[in-house]
Amino acid sequence: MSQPVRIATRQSPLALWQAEYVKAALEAAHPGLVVELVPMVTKGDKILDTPLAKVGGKGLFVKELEVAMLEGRADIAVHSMKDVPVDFPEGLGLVTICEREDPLDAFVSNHYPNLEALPAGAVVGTSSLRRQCQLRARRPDLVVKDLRGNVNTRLAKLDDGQYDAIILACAGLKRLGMGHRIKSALSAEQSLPAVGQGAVGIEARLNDQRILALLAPLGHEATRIRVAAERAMNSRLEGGCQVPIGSFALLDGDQLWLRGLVGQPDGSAIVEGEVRGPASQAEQLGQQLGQQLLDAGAKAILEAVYGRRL
Ligand SMILES: NCc1[nH]cc(CCC(=O)O)c1CC(=O)O
Repeated sequence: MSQPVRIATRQSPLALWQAEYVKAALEAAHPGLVVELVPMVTKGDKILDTPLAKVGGKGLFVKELEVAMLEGRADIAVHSMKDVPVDFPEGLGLVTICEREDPLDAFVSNHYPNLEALPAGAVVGTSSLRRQCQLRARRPDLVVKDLRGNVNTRLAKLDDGQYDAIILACAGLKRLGMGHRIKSALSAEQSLPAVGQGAVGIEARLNDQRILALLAPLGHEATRIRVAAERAMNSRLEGGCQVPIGSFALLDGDQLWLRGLVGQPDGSAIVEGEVRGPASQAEQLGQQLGQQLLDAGAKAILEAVYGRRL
């Protein structure tokens, strides 16, 4: 009997869905393999009422999972690629990227069909600086209000009447069986998605040959390339979650089209750019777009937020 594969996972409905998805894919690829979930609570799960940008960012949701892998209490962790920090602890890395779900943002409302239909003064909920920035820039007449919690909590706050509409990721809603709540998808022009949005990635110990071999069939090459370009752009910008950053790659055959955006949280400035080139150069294209954005004004925005020179 081979040893079970243990998946460290947070316990939010979305995290559990993703862990179950990887469990099912592993079991389908390797009949007879036993896969177990190891549910955990992270610091990020305990701090629910403060905007993430203020409490130290996305790393709060992964640290405990990584410690479990390093200590051998778990073998892999499954992440939403948009929540995965750029750097990994020594010995761990992102080894598999699964096929991307819908990468766009979703307009969710009980009264309005789309963003255009919202009247002046309508209250829109989102805590993502990226979504806030683009909303404020394109619709300065709207009132943007913070909205945190897991997907179900956010929907409940909308249903309570606290907001006229909220913005969520299409992917999360579809995965949780709530695709019917999406009134319309925001186009990439309206709301450029976050780096890696809609993609699930698997982190593992880099020297664990057995696990790497088991994971290999779960990888999706086109998604890997797109996310590599988006993450390279982000890494050139030293992007964290205190700055509105969007990055979205599309593949047309072997041609990659990467769009990027950096803005002021209040939407008072947005720097946008794009590059095209061969998919085999995904990371160079991402770095190139990052540099292009820096030169076009992102540098000043980022330096002001980070409080240091880039
Ligand atoms: N930041 C929270 C988060 N992380 C991943 C998703 C789901 C979409 C995805 O997998 O990219 C969501 C919810 C949301 O943004 O609405």
